[in-house]
Amino acid sequence: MTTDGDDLEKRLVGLLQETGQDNVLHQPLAELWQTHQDLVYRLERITRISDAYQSLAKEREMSLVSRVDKQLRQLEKIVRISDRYQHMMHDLNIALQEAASHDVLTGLPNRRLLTDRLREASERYRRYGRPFSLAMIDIDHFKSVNDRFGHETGDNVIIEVARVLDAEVREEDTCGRWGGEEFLLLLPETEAPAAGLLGERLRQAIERLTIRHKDESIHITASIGIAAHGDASSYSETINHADNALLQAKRAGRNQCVTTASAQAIPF
Ligand SMILES: Nc1nc2c(ncn2[C@@H]2O[C@H](COP(=O)(O)OP(=O)(O)OP(=O)(O)O)[C@@H](O)[C@H]2O)c(=O)[nH]1
Repeated sequence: MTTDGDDLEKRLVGLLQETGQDNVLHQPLAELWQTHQDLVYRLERITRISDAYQSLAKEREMSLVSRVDKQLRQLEKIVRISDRYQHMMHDLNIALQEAASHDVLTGLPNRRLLTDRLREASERYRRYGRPFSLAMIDIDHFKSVNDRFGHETGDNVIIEVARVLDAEVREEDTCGRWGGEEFLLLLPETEAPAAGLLGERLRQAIERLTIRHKDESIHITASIGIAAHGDASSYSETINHADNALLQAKRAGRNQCVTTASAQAIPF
């Protein structure tokens, strides 16, 4: 209510007091005053309701914004977690693939990966006539290494032989652990004579190897069987041929390299 309004109210109250009940103006003035009071009361009520409504709406608007903000933050967090999770899954996948395809002791391709590569190589041979050879390498009298120096030293011997073989072959070749103390080399684009020369080089490298056990030096030798993949043969037949050549090398006294083509021990 304004100051003018206040004055008018005072004057009205004054007039009501001054005019007696018997005055003809008293009754209309009293009704007018009552009507005015009612109006003021209603106006104040409406104002209060409107104020309350406005602050409620503002509060709702505020909480809506903060709720959206909160949800956005949660979403960002979920995206971050999901990114991290995906990276972890990616790394885990690589680790799993590595574990499934590589030998734990030597880190070389295992039998499964070798078999995959063999299948690919024989497919390339069938389609495009690309040659390949296999070399089966077996450490001689390895049981006696284990028996004499212990299994741990036996493991070290396998690791060292793996290192030598892997270092000697080309990038395109696959040098893997076929099982136990036996290794298989897959040599793409290699015919039997070249594979025989490589086999002999590997035999000599293994012969030169020295493995330390306490104060002792361990020397070992290996026998090697080589076979070139031929027409109308499966890769498992070629493996059998390399195995037979290896058997011949063992029978001929070990520490030698035999190729199936000649089935002759290469003299050293
Ligand atoms: N330390 C160790 N020994 C192994 C591993 N895998 C296989 N061996 C052992 O290698 C030995 C192989 O023995 P054999 O098959 O008799 O062959 P070898 O003594 O090498 O005899 P030849 O092959 O005939 O010269 C066995 O005693 C196996 O227990 C391995 O991962 N670590």
